[in-house]
Amino acid sequence: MTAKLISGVTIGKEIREEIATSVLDLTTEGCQPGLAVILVGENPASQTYVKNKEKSSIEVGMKSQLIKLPDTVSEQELLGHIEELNSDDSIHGILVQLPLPKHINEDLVIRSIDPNKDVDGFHPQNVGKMIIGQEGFLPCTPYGIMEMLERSGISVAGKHAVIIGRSNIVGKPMGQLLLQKDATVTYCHSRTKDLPSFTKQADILIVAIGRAKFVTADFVKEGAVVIDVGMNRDENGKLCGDVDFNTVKEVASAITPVPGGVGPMTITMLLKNTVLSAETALQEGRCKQQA
Ligand SMILES: Nc1nc2c(c(=O)[nH]1)N[C@@H](CN(C=O)c1ccc(C(=O)N[C@@H](CCC(=O)O)C(=O)O)cc1)CN2
Repeated sequence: MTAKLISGVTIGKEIREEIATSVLDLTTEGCQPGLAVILVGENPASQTYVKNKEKSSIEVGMKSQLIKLPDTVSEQELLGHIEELNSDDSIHGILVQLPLPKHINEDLVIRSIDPNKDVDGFHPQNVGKMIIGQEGFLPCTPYGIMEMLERSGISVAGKHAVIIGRSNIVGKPMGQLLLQKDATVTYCHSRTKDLPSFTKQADILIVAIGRAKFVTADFVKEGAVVIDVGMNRDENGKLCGDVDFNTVKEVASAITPVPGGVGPMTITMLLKNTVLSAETALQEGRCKQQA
């Protein structure tokens, strides 16, 4: 069997076209969506992601603001920038690129973002809403994966979804979103004993562990759907996922590639959240009118 490829580039493009239409409608109504991204330091991967976020937001017609700060910036100064963006009515989404330098308290920074502008969906208020199924911002990577599954015609209800990884931004929320769509969810992590005995039960396997090509064909049940959230460099410096794509594609029924899978969906859902935020701001009269 050779698996069907689930392309985040193709699905993302389709969603971005829908987003561009919404942005145009909002702009016509006097509320152009605005996204502000804060980048601290010179991490090359973060610089690439931020550049892509800026480019993508401009492409769909949004206002884009990038604040670049040195890695020596104080926590106080960073919080000052966030406070300013919180009260700027032309900005509907605020994102602080992670990871942050060690001297800055990441939790404090996330909590200082207005939950109504937290388009990353990391603020505890949005995390709580997600868990009880209330409307709020969903974290972009798991949200993007749910969209990929839905738009690929893969139903989740009644399926056994196994997640490898328990981070706050991918693994944990991924399980919640799958549970809400009636999947049976198993979490695996670095202390899980006999990992393949769990992963081989998965109808849907989500891999987010940060280890290059870790999941090989012998971890995967015939016909499973495999979603690779990893972003690593292989022995030749080439970008690769947590899944050994070439062997696993022979066993799975559908698989996401790296690059071109989950990554582009993360940015797409960020744009989607920014549109949702601007729509709410317009309804609530919190949008700055264009000149
Ligand atoms: N504030 C946030 N920080 C981080 C997040 C996040 O969602 N919010 N997630 C990751 C990084 N990330 C987004 O910020 C991200 C990672 C990868 C991609 C992506 O499109 N990858 C491409 C390959 C890019 C390359 O060539 O290097 C792909 O998979 O095709 C987008 C976003 C951590 N930080």
